[in-house]
Amino acid sequence: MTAAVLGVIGGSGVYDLPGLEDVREEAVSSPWGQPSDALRIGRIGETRIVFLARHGRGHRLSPTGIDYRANIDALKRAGVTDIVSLSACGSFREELPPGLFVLVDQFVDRTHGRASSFFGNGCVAHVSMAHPVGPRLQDRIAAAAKAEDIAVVRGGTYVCMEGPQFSSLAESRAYKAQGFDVIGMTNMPEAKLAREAEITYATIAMVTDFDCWHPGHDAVDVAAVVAVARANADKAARLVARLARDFPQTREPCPAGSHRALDGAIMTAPAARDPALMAKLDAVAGRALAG
Ligand SMILES: CSC[C@H]1O[C@H](OP(=O)(O)O)[C@H](O)[C@@H]1O
Ligand SMILES: Nc1ncnc2[nH]cnc12
Repeated sequence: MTAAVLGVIGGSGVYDLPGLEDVREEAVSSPWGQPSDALRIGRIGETRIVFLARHGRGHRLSPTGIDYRANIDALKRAGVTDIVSLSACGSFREELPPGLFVLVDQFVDRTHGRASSFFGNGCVAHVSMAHPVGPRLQDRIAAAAKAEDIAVVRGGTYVCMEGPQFSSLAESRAYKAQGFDVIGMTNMPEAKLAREAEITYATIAMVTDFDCWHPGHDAVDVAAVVAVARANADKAARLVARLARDFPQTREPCPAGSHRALDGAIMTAPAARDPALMAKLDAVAGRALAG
């Protein structure tokens, strides 16, 4: 049985996790690069928590400049089994106004040029991304929200744009017409890499704005995002604290298969594998490669 460790990735406006106890900081080094910040390792109740500020403290890193592979690898090395991503986002729906939390279950990747896989020449793998969010983890987040009387909407599609500029009006209208629900700049390739690392992933998409499509609202700007993110911070911390207090001590199997995502996914024959890449995969693919 694997001990459950809850990872929390804090996005814009979330650079710390109030309520985290017995905290120690660890600057985990990764063969993939530089994680966004030192990990803050502690507990809430009996649950072990590892917090990482996605953009680093002081918001040093742009969505493009974040080393997502280093972040996921560092969390894996710290024993994280489940990740909750706290992410600011714009909304394409009237009924998803600023202040609301959306538990998205799908992602569309419109990023380009970001390193989006741990695998490649020398060790090829294809994991399923059909269901990128762990349904049981999402159930637990929804239950925690209910217990804390925090309104959430379950289900939705998060389109991840490259940024850092916000969308043009034409882009915003096109995303809305395509049926996407919310937009951000960070959850891809983060969710893909979590899946490759066999970490269960779920996002709490915190709506901060109506992007720029809404005739009754100003186009999004940083001041608007920060104001709503600040107002949301306490709610987000309460939600995570409740989730943590009610979290199981051992890892639950994920109905989407994230706990064994690499089973059958690695194509490259053992004799054809690149030893240098295999060494870098020691943490994220350790279970599958040992088996
Ligand atoms: C500050 S507005 C744009 C910025 O906010 C979101 O960040 P995160 O997902 O880390 O909360 C969005 O994706 C952009 O990176
Ligand atoms: N409208 C928006 N577009 C992209 N990323 C965002 N993060 C918060 N609001 C956003």
